[in-house]
Parts: sequence; structure tokens; C-alpha cells
Amino acid sequence: MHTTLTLRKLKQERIPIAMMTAYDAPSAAACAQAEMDLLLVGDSAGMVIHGYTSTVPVTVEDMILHTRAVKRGAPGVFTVTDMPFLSCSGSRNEAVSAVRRTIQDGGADAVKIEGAGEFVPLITALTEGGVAVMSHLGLTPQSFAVLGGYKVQGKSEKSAGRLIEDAKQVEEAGAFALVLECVPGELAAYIASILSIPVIGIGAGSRTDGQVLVYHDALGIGNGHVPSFVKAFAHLEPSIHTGLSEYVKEVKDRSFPDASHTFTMPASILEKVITGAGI
Ligand SMILES: Nc1nc(=O)c2c([nH]1)NC[C@@H]1CN(c3ccc(C(=O)N[C@@H](CCC(=O)O)C(=O)O)cc3)CN21
Ligand SMILES: CC(C)C(=O)C(=O)O
Ligand SMILES: [Mg+2]
Repeated sequence: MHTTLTLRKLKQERIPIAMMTAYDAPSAAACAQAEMDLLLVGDSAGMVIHGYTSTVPVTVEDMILHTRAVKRGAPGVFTVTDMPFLSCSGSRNEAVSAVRRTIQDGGADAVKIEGAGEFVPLITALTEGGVAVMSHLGLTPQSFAVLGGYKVQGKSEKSAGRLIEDAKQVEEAGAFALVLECVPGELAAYIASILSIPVIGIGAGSRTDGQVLVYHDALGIGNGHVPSFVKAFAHLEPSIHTGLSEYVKEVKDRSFPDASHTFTMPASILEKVITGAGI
């Protein structure tokens, strides 16, 4: 299993880090088999699994349940769990309690926190307390209402400058890695070049220290709107539709189950049961 140190070593050796979201045991096990470096129990689960239209309704309890399933499926893969909407914005005690539950009850190896600013002192405190914290900057989906949509971030001089300063601050605060979402490739490459910690991109071009994608997006399992930065490395949706339609058809025409999927009993016993001889 990776550690914050071996991940940093991958950056130094210019070996790209492969990260994928996982929300359940079988998908986590499949990622482990593919030698995924890192798993992310993303709050995107709210949209991909639970059918919400944003990540805002997701709770710490939801994240704990998903994290437990993921760790059972892939106990040997370093797993980062998202701290959901507002779970780290109240008092320091509330934030630490939410992080503690995610790690102790969920079994997460690290947590991911969206944003810099007010979260910078929290990242410092958590790191000093022994928690590995991954930061998430650029498009931070929990701030959908403030950002006005899932838009590319850091395109103007002002917002690019702020992003660079935020990235330096979270590294200084002790974050062991940074996710940069939906930022111009040139800017992400620059930020990766000035930080010592690994920068994992999503919609941030090819010159970051690693990539992360949502499991269902990467495997072509449809979930409505798919961001334009997504590449589907398999196309499972058509297979799912074909399989489910075939099941319905075979149930309706009674071709399923056939003899090979049916248990039998000795005719002599059946005879006794039906005639009531055994009662
Ligand atoms: N299935 C899925 N994949 C994701 O990557 C993902 C989620 N869900 N849910 C949580 C967030 C939301 N994300 C999103 C959603 C939409 C765009 C999107 O459509 N962006 C536009 C940018 C348009 C612009 O500013 O020019 C795009 O064209 O990609 C980006 C990230 C990323 N996360
Ligand atoms: C898209 C990644 C970075 C994420 O935060 C999530 O899946 O929730
Ligand atoms: Mg997330």
C-alpha cells in the first residue's frame, strides 16, 4: 500500500499516479486488481450512486458507509475519503469530529477537503494531529451555488493568481497531495511544477503528477451529463442494457430459468408429499 512518502517519491521519479473513485466493494476490488495507486471515495457518490443532482446532500454517514465497503473490497489500496458539504466549516471541534469518524469508523487512510482560505488552518491542525489531508482546488463542486455552475476555473489573471497562492498555502499547511479539477492544462502544469507534493488532475491536462476519474465515467456507465474532460476506457452501458432486456424477455417467455438453473428432488418424495402420505 502506498503512503504519503511513496506517493511523493512517485512525483520525484516522474511516475504518474493513477487514482479512481470507488463507492462499493466490488468496484474497489476491480481497481485493486488493475493496480490503481489510490482510491477516492468521492462525494460524487451522491450524484453517481444516489441520484442527487449535486454533491450538496451527501453526509459524513454516507461517506463512512461507502468507505467501509471500499476498504473491505480493497484493503490494500490507500483510500482517500471526501469530507462532504459543510462537514468541515463549523467549529474546529465539529470538523475534527467529522474527520475522526471518517477515519476511525469508515477506515479511510486520508481525507480530502475542498478549498483553501478558512480550511488552511484546519489542514495544519489535522496534519499536526496525524491526519493525512488531500486538498482539492480549482472547480470545487460543493461550491456549485457560489461558482454558478461546474465551470473551468483559473482562466483569468486574477483567479489563476489566487489558485497558485491557494495551492502554495495548502502545501505549506501540510497537505500530502492536491487535486486540481477543471483548470487550464498550462496552469495545472505550472502549479505541479512549483509544488513538492503530488498534484492529481481531473480536467487539468496531462502535465500533472497523476489523474483521477469517476469510476462510472471511465467505464462508460451512463449517468446523464458527462463532463467533456472524461474519457470512457470501456463502454459498459450498452452491455448492461442488452443484459437487462434479455433477462426481462427470458422471464416473460419462460426460457429462464431452464433445467440447468433449477433444483430437483426425488420423484418418490414428491409423490408422498403431494398425496399427503408423509403427514
Ligand atoms: N459522473 C460524474 N463525474 C464527475 O467528474 C463529477 C461528478 N459526476 N459529480 C461531481 C463532480 C461534478 N463535476 C463536473 C460536472 C460537470 C462539469 C462540466 O460539465 N464542465 C464543463 C466545463 C464548461 C466550461 O466551463 O467551459 C465541461 O464542458 O466539461 C465538470 C465537472 C465533476 N464531478
Ligand atoms: C472528482 C473527484 C476529484 C471528486 O472529488 C469526487 O469524485 O467526488
Ligand atoms: Mg468530491
